[in-house]
Amino acid sequence: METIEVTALPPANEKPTILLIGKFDGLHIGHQQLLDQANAYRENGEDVAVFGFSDHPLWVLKGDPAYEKSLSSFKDKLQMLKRAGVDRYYNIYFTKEYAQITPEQFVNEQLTQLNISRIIIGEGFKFGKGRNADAEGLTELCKEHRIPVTVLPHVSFNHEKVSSTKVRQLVAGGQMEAVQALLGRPFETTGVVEKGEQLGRQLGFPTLNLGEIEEYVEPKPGVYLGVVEVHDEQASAQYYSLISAGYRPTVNGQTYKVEAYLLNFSGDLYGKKVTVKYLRFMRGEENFNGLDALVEHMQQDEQQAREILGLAAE
Ligand SMILES: Cc1cc2nc3c(=O)[nH]c(=O)nc-3n(C[C@H](O)[C@H](O)[C@H](O)COP(=O)(O)O)c2cc1C
Ligand SMILES: Nc1ncnc2c1ncn2[C@@H]1O[C@H](COP(=O)(O)OP(=O)(O)OP(=O)(O)O)[C@@H](O)[C@H]1O
Repeated sequence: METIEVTALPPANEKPTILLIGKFDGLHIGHQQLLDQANAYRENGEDVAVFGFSDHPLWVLKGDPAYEKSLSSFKDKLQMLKRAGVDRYYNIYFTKEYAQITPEQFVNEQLTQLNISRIIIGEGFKFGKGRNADAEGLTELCKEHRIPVTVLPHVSFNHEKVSSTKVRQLVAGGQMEAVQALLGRPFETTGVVEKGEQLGRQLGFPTLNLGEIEEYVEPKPGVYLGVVEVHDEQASAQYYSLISAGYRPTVNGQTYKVEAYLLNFSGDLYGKKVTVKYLRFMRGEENFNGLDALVEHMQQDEQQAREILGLAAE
C-alpha cells in the first residue's frame, strides 16, 4: 500500500480509483463493511484508496480531549487498511486551514485530482467547512464530474450506529467485551517493553512495562484479563496475561502505566515489540495497605484468571 502525504492538494493520479473518505479510527465493523463494498465494486482493476485525516478533526478544531487519542496508532491503521486490500492511503494533514475548505473546493479541487470512478461513504457522512455538507450534498457536487457516490446504510449494533467515538467511550469505561463486538477483534495496543521499577519481580509477579503507547486511548484503570503477543521476525508467540493499567496507588505511582504479567512464561522481554490485547475487565485498581495485601490480591487475580481460561493452577 502506498502512503501519500498531503498538506495542500493531493497529487494528480491516473489510475481509476474507488475512494473512501474519513478517519477510520479502529477500523470497526462499520468501516469493514465499507471496505468490503469497495472491494466488491472493483470490476476493471480499479485501485481502492482512502482519503484519511491525520489528527481527529474535533481535536484539531475544538481541542476536545476525547478525540486526542486513538483506538489504533497510525502504524496499526495503515497495516489494517493494507490487509483489507487498500492500495493507496492519502494522509491529509487536518489543520485549521484545511478545515476552511468548502464542500465545493473539496470536490472541485481536491477530489477531481484523483481520477475517481466511485466514492463510497456511510450515511450520516459530513464534510467541508463546518461539516456543512452531507452525503446528499456530496452526491450533487460529484454529479457535475460524473462521479457516482454510493451511500451505505449504517452498520448498527444493539440499535445504535457503530462509531469510533462509541468504541473509544467503551474502552475508557473498560467494557472490553462490547469493544470486541464493535471492532470484530479485541482492543489492542502495540508498543515496546521498557524497564520498570523491577519491584514486580520481587513480589513474585514480574510484569512487562509497555512503552511507546502514547497515541492510544487509555483503558479505565484496573486489572484485565488479556493476551500478550510477543513479536518475533520468525514466529510470534501469544500468552494469556493479567494486565494492570493505571496509576498503581499502592506503590505511589504518579503516571498512567500499562503492565502485563504473562501466565506460564519466564524470560527477558526488554526492547521487544509486543501487542497487549484486552479481553475482560476483572476489577478496579485498589490502594492496598502494604505490599503483602497487594500480593495476596494478585494471587487471587491469577487464580481467577486460570479458572476462567481453564488453565491448571500454578
Ligand atoms: C495482576 C495485577 C494486579 C495489580 N493490582 C494492583 C492494584 O490493585 N493496585 C495497585 O496499586 N497496583 C496494582 N498492580 C500493579 C503493581 O503495583 C505493580 O505491578 C508493581 O508495583 C510492580 O511494578 P514494576 O513492574 O514497575 O516493578 C497490579 C499488578 C498486577 C500484575
Ligand atoms: N456504522 C457505520 N456503518 C457504515 N459506515 C460507517 C459507519 N461508521 C462510519 N462509517 C463510514 O465510514 C467512513 C469513515 O468514517 P469515520 O471514521 O470518519 O466515522 P466514525 O466511525 O463515525 O467516527 P467518529 O465517531 O470518530 O465520527 C465514512 O464514510 C462513514 O460514513
